[in-house]
Amino acid sequence: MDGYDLFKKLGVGVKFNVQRFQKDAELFKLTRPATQQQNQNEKTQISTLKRKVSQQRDQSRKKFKEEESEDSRSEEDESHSEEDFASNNSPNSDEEAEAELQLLGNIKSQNGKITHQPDRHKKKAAKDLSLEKRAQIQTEQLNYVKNKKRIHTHGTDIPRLLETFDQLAHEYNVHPQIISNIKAAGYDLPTPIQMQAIPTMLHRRELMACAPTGSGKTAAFIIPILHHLKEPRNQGFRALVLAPTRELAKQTYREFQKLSEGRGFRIHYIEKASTAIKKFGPKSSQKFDILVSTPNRLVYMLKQECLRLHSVEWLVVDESDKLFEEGKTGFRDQLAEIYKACDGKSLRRAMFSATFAFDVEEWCKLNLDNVIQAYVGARNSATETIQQELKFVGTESGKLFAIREIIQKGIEPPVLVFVQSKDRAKQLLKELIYDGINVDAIHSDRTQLQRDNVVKSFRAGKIWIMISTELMGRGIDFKGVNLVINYDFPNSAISYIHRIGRTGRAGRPGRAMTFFTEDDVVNIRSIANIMHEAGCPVPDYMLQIKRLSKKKRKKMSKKVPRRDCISTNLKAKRLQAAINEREQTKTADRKSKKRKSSTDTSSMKDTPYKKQNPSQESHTDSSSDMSRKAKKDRSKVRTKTKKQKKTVKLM
Ligand SMILES: Nc1ncnc2c1ncn2[C@@H]1O[C@H](COP(=O)(O)OP(=O)(O)OP(=O)(O)O)[C@@H](O)[C@H]1O
Repeated sequence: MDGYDLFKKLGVGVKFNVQRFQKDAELFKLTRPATQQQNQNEKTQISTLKRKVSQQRDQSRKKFKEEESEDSRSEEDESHSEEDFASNNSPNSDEEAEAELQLLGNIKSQNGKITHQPDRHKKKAAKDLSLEKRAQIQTEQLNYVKNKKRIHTHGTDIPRLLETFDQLAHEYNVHPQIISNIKAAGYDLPTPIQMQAIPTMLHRRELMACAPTGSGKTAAFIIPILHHLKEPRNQGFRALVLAPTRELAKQTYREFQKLSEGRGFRIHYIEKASTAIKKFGPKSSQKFDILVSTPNRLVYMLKQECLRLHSVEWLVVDESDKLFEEGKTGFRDQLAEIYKACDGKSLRRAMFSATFAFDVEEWCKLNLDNVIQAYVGARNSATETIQQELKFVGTESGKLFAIREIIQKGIEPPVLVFVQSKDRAKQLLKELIYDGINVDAIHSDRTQLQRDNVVKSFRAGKIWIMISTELMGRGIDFKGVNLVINYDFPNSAISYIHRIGRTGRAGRPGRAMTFFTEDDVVNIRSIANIMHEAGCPVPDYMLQIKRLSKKKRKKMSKKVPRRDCISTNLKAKRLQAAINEREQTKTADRKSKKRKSSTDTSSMKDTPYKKQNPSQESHTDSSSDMSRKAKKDRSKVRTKTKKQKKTVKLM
């Protein structure tokens, strides 16, 4: 029995004032265990403290033992070595350790002795400190989640992440019906973009968000909008969502309906401008809340002065990089008109897209109020759940052979096939329809009803293979698409990301195959890079191909390359060759005319009465004098295309 045990036995039944004799209480383990430790940092601090206290205790014990027994040398050595171990391994110096003890508010150092500190101020300071520490720990935890989910943000006062949908009720008082609709949709946990975008918009902050395809961006803006609108009102539209295609607008409209069920909001989608004029005109009852539309229809209605957007509180631009594009393919001018019309005081704006564009970012930084930028993953990258492949097919005719081979080996429908133009969609459909598979095509030449029916049948599994142009390239959510085939090589990396993003949605696995011919090799580098970054195997030579200049890439993204007709029929191929030849001559004509006019103007400037360059004259003559054979070919082509149109319509 050592002195320690003896002391314990002697002390049986004795009342001990723990508060007054704190130090002794600690020595004899009479104090309650350290306050509930909520985090790792506090634990480490307390363990340092304990180590220091145990050093003190060991020292006292040593002294006590020395007095009690002379045979305790070995024990002394042992405790000495323990002390050495403790002091050597302690991360802090003694002063630091004491300072820590002081900070923890229980003990204070006085002349090297540790004594009890009953001061109330010290307790408060300790409490404040622990709150501060807790906040710091929470921030660290959030940063950890952010890093793990690859969420990057820029801006000031960025709201905390939404880690569960239950937080919507506790922290934001979101209506229980909306939360139950979210659960009914099968959304158990927020996706990374929802984690950041939902709280940002719930705090009424303007936002620019970029996240991979199929990552739930639609619900990320719908949920906060539904919360802010609170209940239906007869004030006209209070939320406006813009999408580049009718199909996408309709899909967003359906998602709004799903998530707002039971809340009575009047949600609209402009199907036909003529009917919408009567419905939403200034003389109407204004009993509507949310509008989803394409920019063109909306601008048409604004020009007819039959729609008011003064009450709009939330303006969301989906596929923002597409809508910001200038020229024929984009909607920048239309967007400007719409912004002008949304002139309410409480207007807030949010931009969403899967791909990033510098000019959108610049615009947002300049025009949005204290904007928060939220990005998920690497910029302009493909969804990681998609297994991407490149397939060399040699020439155009090799593509038809390759797709037939894939089908024969067995496909798992639904399969989505992208081609570069509506003519090519028609040609491919004509080829595959006789192969005994359920196939159909969707493109801008088909009526809205036909387009809707094709999409419906594809969703229902009645169509196994859907051939499509870029029309279906963005935003469309076909849940179970197993395979995307890029029959025609996409004309930009952005187009590639969106096209293949029709598969592998909401965390599901998907597969994408891209055909390429010898002519496509020069443009392969950017796509090979995307594949490489996603961890898909790519031959080294593709990554080393010289990078095209930015100007060339931009030009390419707007130009559709000339390709041979999709046909096994030789006649049709010849016709296509004639078309190509005609187009080539036309372009040559146009270029020579341009050159001629520029030479004319420059020569006019220099010598006003100078004669025209004879070589140019002869060139113009020769180009205008086209061979009779070529003319014959052209007329043949025209009649053939008419026939083709008829057959497609019949189908
Ligand atoms: N929290 C969630 N949990 C599970 N699934 C979700 C969640 N949020 C959305 N989804 C589902 O994920 C799919 C993709 O969502 P959505 O269409 O909004 O993607 P997106 O990011 O807009 O894609 P894209 O860039 O192609 O337009 C949808 O089927 C949607 O129902």
